[in-house]
Amino acid sequence: MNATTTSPLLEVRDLCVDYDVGGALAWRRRALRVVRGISFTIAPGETYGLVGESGSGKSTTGRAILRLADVSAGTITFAGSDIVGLGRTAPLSYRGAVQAVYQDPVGSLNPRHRVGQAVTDALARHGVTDRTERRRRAAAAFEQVGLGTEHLTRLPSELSGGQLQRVAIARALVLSPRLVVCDEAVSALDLSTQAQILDLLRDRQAETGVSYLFITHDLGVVRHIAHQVGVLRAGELVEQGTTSRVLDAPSHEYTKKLLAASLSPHPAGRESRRAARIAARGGVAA
Ligand SMILES: Nc1ncnc2c1ncn2[C@@H]1O[C@H](COP(=O)(O)OP(=O)(O)OP(=O)(O)O)[C@@H](O)[C@H]1O
Repeated sequence: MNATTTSPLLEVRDLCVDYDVGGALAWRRRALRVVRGISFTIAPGETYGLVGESGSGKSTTGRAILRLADVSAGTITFAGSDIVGLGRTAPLSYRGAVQAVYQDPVGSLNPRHRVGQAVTDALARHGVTDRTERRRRAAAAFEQVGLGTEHLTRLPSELSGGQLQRVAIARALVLSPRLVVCDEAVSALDLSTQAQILDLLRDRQAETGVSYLFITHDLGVVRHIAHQVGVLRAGELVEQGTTSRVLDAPSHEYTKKLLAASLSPHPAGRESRRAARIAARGGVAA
């Protein structure tokens, strides 16, 4: 995918987002700028990975694009149209075209509703009035994310974390979005389930041309899925470019630091090596 030859689907220019902090007392309140003039584009069918450590402003950027956070300065253009001027009451067409998948699918599912209803409700909200049609499209969406239709009538508590994330993806994709903001969408999953979900997202992209803004702190995930990567530090994009360029030949010190941290032994890795040492000693912890 060559972003230079295609008009961008999403164009973010000099975006700034402030939060009001300081509580209820007027004299304590002030604006805290957490996104500081960032610019990037996402082409149709492309995945842009937004990485950075905790608190760097990744989710806030996603929320601004989803029109869930107010934009303090800068522009966001989607398919050639300004969306900042829409305020937080973006029209239904925009809310259908730009979907989100979050880290915790359980939080967005009603524990008392069958999971298929999450998908049929999304279709109903977006104007699909015919019940049979909603059911047909929900079943097709489940199949597209690798869930048999028997799962439609399950409760959230009857599904695994990976299956629940597939439901969340089905709910997002059933509306045929042009962009999906995936905010730490695989972070809560074990490694093999992560790989399956990433493959699923890539397959759906190859088939439909959907774009992803993939927000993650995990550089391994970004390498697997993103065409372009932007590195956020304290609300500023310090480096961006193709995934191979940024990850294999980083130019900014902060990117090098992130890469070094991602290569250092993971605490879980240290734990499993410790368990192996204990097992080798006959199962007695030192
Ligand atoms: N509603 C809010 N009000 C005030 N400050 C906020 C609000 N939401 C986030 N922040 C602050 O904005 C900064 C950026 O937060 P954000 O969640 O965008 O970062 P992030 O990079 O996504 O972090 P993480 O990876 O931990 O989710 C942080 O300092 C955070 O404390």
